[in-house]
Amino acid sequence: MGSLYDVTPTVVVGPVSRGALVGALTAAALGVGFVEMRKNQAPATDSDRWVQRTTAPDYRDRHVVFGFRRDLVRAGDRVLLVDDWADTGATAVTARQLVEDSGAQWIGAACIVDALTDARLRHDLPLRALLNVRTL
Ligand SMILES: O=P(O)(O)OC[C@H]1O[C@H](OP(=O)(O)OP(=O)(O)O)[C@H](O)[C@@H]1O
Repeated sequence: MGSLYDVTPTVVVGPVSRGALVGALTAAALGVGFVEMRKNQAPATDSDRWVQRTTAPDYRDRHVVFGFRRDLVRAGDRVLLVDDWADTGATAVTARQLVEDSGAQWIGAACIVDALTDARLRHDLPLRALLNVRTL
């Protein structure tokens, strides 16, 4: 997954839950940091230290609130999203917004399976994958 892009990340972000598993393994293989992008994080006393964004409708037509602690991704970081699957791309688009909110450099989204329903996102995100859903 880490070799899908020429740029080496300093941080891998993985959305819970399957993306966090694949992302943590990718970060370990690359020897870089890992940040879990949490879903519907309950309000907490330190909520001001979190960056959060709500997705457009995902493949289940849900609006999911994703976020991570603000200090885990910093200006100067190069961030790669790793996930198992992309469908609407809503999760990846939201990850990009969170990374840019943090002032870090977005590299792109690396997935095991590309099942994007909106082909433009493949270029715009950009998104690269090990497999395309049509080959499964
Ligand atoms: O492109 P999208 O429409 O945003 O969908 C892709 C996301 O959906 C799946 O996660 P899911 O929400 O099923 O969570 P899970 O890993 O906890 O099952 C998958 O792991 C991606 O994170």
